[in-house]
Amino acid sequence: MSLDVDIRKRYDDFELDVQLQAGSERVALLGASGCGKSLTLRCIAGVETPDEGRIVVDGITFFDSCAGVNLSPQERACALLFQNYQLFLHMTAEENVCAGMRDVQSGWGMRGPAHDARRRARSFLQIFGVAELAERYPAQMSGGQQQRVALARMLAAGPQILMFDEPFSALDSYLKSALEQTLLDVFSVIDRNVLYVSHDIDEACRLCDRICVMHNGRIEESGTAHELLARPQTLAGMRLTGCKNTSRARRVSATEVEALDWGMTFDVGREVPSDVAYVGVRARHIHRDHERRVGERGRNSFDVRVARVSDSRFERLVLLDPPLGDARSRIQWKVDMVDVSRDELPREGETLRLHFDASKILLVSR
Ligand SMILES: Nc1ncnc2c1ncn2[C@@H]1O[C@H](COP(=O)(O)OP(=O)(O)OP(=O)(O)O)[C@@H](O)[C@H]1O
Repeated sequence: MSLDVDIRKRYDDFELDVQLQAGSERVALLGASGCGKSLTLRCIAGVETPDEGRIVVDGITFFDSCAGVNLSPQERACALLFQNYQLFLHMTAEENVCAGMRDVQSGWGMRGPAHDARRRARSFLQIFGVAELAERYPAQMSGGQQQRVALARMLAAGPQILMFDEPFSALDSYLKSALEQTLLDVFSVIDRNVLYVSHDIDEACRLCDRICVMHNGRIEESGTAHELLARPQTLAGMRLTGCKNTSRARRVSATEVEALDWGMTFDVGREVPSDVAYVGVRARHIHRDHERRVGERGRNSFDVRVARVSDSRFERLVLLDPPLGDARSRIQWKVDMVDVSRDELPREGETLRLHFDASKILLVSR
C-alpha cells in the first residue's frame, strides 16, 4: 500500500500546498476548520483538480499535471465518506451497497451476478450490524444506521484508498464510539491506505497510526500521537494536540524563557533555542505548590488568582489570571474532583501558589 501526494491549488484567499507520503499505515489529517483537510481529500478523490502536482496511489497515477494525467473520480480506486451519509434516497440499504459495487471499474472490486452481489451486500451490511435493515430506505433509518450502510457501501466498492471526512461528527458519543470500534475491527483485517480527517486529537489517536498536523493549507508536522504530544514542533501542533495554554515567548538566558503574554519566566532546565517563538503548558503539568505559601518565591512557582471555575462530571476547569495579560491570556488548569472534598477545590477569587512543571514546558520556534 502506498500513497504519494504532492499538490498545489490556489484560490483567491487560500492556497493548498500538500506533500504527503504514506505506506501501510492509517494517517490522520488533523487541523482546525478551513485549513484544507477536506480539499486534500477531494483532490485525491478527483472531485477537485489541483493546479499542479502528482497523486499516485499504489503505483497508479491518479493525477500528474506534467504528464497530463487526470483520472476521473470513477476511474480512481478510492472511496470518500463524509458525515452526511450520501446514500441514494430511492434505493434500499442493500441496493445502495450493490450500487457501490457497480460503480467499480473492472480490475478491482467485487463483481458478479446480481444474486452474488446481493449476497455480498448483505455480508457487508452484517459487518456493520445493519443486515436486518437491508430492505429499508434511508428515510426509514436513523443517522447512525445510515452511516453504517454508507460504511458498508464504501467497503463493498473495494477501493485501494479509504478516505473519511469527519464521518462520525454528527453522531452522539455512544454511537460514535461503537462505530469507531467497528472501523478498527475492519481496519485490522483489510490492508488499505486510510486517510482520516479530524479536528479531534483523541479520535485521531484512536484510529490512526500517524498524525499530520495541517495549518493554512500545509502539513506542518507529522508523527505518532506520542511524538506529537511529547514534542510538537509548531504552535498549531501544540494547540491541536490539546495544549490549551500557549504564549508568545522570548529567550531570557540559556535555560530561561519568558512567556510574554503571561509575564512569567520559566527555568526549563534545558537549552532554550535562540529562535523560540512560543511556549506551551499543558493543563496537567500545573500543580499546587505545597512547599510554599502564597507570596513565597520559588523556581517555576507563581501566585495566580482564580478568575473562574466551571465543573464537568469529574473535573473542575479553573481559569487563572497570570501576573500579566487580560482575559484572553488566562491559563487553563484542570483539577480532578473525584475523591477530593469540595473544600479543597480552588474557588473563584482566591490566590493560589502554583508550580509549573517546567521540564514539560513546550518550546517551538513557529
Ligand atoms: N471551491 C472553492 N473556492 C474557493 N475557496 C475554496 C473552495 N473550496 C475550498 N476553499 C477554501 O479552501 C479552504 C480549505 O477548505 P477545506 O474545506 O479543505 O477546509 P477544512 O480544513 O476541511 O475545514 P472544515 O474542518 O471546516 O471542514 C477554505 O478556506 C475554503 O474556503
